[in-house]
Formats: sequence, C-alpha cells, structure tokens
Amino acid sequence: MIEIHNVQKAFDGNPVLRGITCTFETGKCNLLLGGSGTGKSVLLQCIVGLMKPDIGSITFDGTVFTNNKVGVRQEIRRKIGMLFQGSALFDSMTVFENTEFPLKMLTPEMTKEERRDRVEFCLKRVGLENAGNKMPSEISGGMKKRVGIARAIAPNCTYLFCDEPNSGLDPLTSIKIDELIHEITHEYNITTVIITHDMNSVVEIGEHIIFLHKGLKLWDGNKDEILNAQVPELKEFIFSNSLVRAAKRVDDEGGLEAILAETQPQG
Ligand SMILES: Nc1ncnc2c1ncn2[C@@H]1O[C@H](COP(=O)(O)OP(=O)(O)OP(=O)(O)O)[C@@H](O)[C@H]1O
Repeated sequence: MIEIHNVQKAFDGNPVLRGITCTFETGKCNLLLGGSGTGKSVLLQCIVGLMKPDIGSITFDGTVFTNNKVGVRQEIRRKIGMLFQGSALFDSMTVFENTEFPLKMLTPEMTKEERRDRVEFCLKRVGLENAGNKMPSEISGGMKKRVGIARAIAPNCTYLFCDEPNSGLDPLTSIKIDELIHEITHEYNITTVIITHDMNSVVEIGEHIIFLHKGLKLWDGNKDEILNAQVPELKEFIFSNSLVRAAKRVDDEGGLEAILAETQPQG
C-alpha cells in the first residue's frame, strides 16, 4: 500500500498539488484520473522520487520515503517498475536487451543464464515469446507497451506505475493492455498506479479510482460507484466522454432501437 499524506507542490508560487491525501491499495489497479494539467504527473513524480514535495509525506508499505535516508529511498526505488507513456524503449537494443536492461542495473548478482531465464519468462508472460530478437522499430505500438510491461516487472517489482498506458493505441489494443496490467497486478499482488483520462480504462479496470481536479483530490471510489458520484467536476469529466454520452442517450431515450429508428433516413 502507498499512502500519500497532505502532499503539496508549487512552481514559482503557483500551487499544482494542494494537499493530496489518498492511498493506493495493494493488489489493485489504482487509477489516477483527471483532466489535463490537474497535477497527475507531478504527483507521480513526487511518489517515485523524481520530484520532492514541498510539504507532505509518502509511505510505501509502512516505510516513509519522503526525506528518509538515501539508502532507504534507494531500496524503495528498486521495488518500483515504470511503464512510460511512449514506452521509452532503447532504439538500439533488441526487445530482449531492453527487458534485460533493469536486471543488469539492479541485480548485478544474477548470472547471465538467470537473466536470460527471467527475460524469457517475462516476455512469455506478456505474449512476446517470439519477439526477443526484434528491434523496437520493427514492432507495433501495442507490442512496445508489452515490452515496457515486461521490462517493468523483470526485477520483480512491488509497485508498478503506468503513465497513460493507452496513449497512442487503438481501442481494442488499449483493452488488451489494460487486461494485461490488471492480470499482472493480481497475479503478483502488485500495487499498481495508472495515470489515465481514459473512461474505457475506468470501466474495465478501475478497482480504485482517485479523481484529481486542479491539484485537489475531489473523489475516490471504484468503477461501480463512479457513475453515481455527486461531484460536479467529476460528472463533467465523465460526461465529456463521447462513449459515456452515447450510453446515457441510449438509456434516456428508450434503448438503441428507438434511437436508430429516429435516425433512419425517411422515405
Ligand atoms: N517542472 C515543472 N515546472 C513548472 N511547472 C510544472 C512543472 N511540471 C509540471 N508543471 C505544471 O504543473 C501543472 C500540472 O502538470 P501535470 O503534468 O502534473 O498535469 P497532468 O494532470 O499530468 O496533465 P496531462 O494529463 O496533460 O499530462 C501544469 O500546469 C504544468 O504546467
């Protein structure tokens, strides 16, 4: 479990995080949801230690990360896997080498054979058992995300952070990537945090959702509760999504058949 307590961050006097308190639960997909510029990436960077909050604390499974000794912070960092927005693969390395990279960095005690076994296991787990020799330029966007996931879990991460894992993917591939992240989270009991503004992900894998708006947490709950949330900013966010609007219209206007009948060309 990751506990965030009263985290505040400002740039040049402009507050971006205005006292965020929330928890990310173990073994669940925790979605950090919100529109552009609401502070999701800044919060993520504070959590993984790339940025320092001005005020507040961040605790990983009972160990305080903020302002703790370098050794303690490094130990926590080693348990963090990151799936970056653009996958961030090394173009000059094969899929196998990309996946092996964090093992070389973080677990120098592993032998070459142990690393190979682990990489092969992870690539198989994400459905890329035959792609190890390919270069990033030779694979699709969805495959790149899969390599990113394999690389993140290779060192047996306890915490997995995914920055907009669906960006640049078609809807079907997005669902598959969401499903994979969900399966892995449950299989290995990982605390997964996913930055998103994708309502499809909310519906598919939103086991715990934290809604940010202008640097404040305005709501948290799960996918079954979100459509009934009585927070105007959240409602506005949800219903700005065209699919949700369409679904609501189907509901309001007596089903899809009625809408289709109404929109059929006459004569
Ligand atoms: N290093 C920085 N220096 C100054 N301002 C920053 C910095 N990083 C972020 N900001 C500002 O903080 C605000 C929140 O940015 P952030 O990237 O966290 O938004 P976001 O919710 O992740 O948006 P998006 O979904 O568009 O990525 C923005 O106004 C941004 O310009």
